[in-house]
Amino acid sequence: MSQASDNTGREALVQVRGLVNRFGEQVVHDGLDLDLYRGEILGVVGGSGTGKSVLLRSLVGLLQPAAGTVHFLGEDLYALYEMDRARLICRSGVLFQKGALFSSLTVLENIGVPLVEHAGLSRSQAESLAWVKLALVGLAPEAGLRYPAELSGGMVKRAALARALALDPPLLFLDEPSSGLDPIGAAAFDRLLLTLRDAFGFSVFLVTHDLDTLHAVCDRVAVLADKRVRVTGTLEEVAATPDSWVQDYFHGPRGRTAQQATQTTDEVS
Ligand SMILES: Nc1ncnc2c1ncn2[C@@H]1O[C@H](COP(=O)(O)OP(=O)(O)OP(=O)(O)O)[C@@H](O)[C@H]1O
Repeated sequence: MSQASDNTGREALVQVRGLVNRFGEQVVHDGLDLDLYRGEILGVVGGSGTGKSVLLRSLVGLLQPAAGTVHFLGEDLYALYEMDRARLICRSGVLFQKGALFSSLTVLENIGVPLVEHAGLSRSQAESLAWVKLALVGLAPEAGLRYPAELSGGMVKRAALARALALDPPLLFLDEPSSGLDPIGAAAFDRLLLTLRDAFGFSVFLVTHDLDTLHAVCDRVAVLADKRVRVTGTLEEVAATPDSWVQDYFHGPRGRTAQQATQTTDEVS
């Protein structure tokens, strides 16, 4: 099935309509609409508890919504049989907040898991390919032989990114990839993400609190509030929205610092 296009001709690889998510009495999303277009990096922001991670879980088949639809690469995700859904989701890579690497496996073995389980490669084929992915995310060969507990926070994120990219997915879902990293490590991760997106052209759904990341890598921003996506657009369009949360977020002291940092980088480059 083909993907949906909007009236500007952009192709939505993920299209969410009327999404409702609830836990018992608590309604987290109520009629949420969102598109993720081919090749873009979409930054998803919102106050704590507005449902950014829950949304990500709904998009990658881990949380069946109470109502609404998620079209994923042209397929109605939750109308599929579980096995077909799992097969479709394999065409995306997910990086969870803490990396979610298997602690008993080395980095190389971790990267090889999707290659063995979903692409049917032998262990030695998976290992050969895992070396390539390791280099792609800027990790030294010796890091491949280490266990997750022996890595720094930045290395864990890179290893998890390598695993998420193992099957060359057209879609990548990242939940706060720079959380827990120092500003230099976070900026390096941002640059890596941008370089890889430019090289491979995948689309990214990026949950973040990090204003520097928004300025550095995102083509569009979606703001979650009141159980929906309240506003989407380029950073400039969203920042100009006369909404009190948006104004505080983008034009408060941290927002101004991030903006100045981007302007300085642009002037230098
Ligand atoms: N499995 C669950 N069971 C019950 N409630 C849940 C579950 N998962 C999430 N929630 C609730 O859903 C709401 C949204 O959570 P979510 O983690 O998506 O927020 P968030 O926007 O990602 O927050 P933060 O920015 O702090 O990470 C919260 O109130 C949370 O307690």
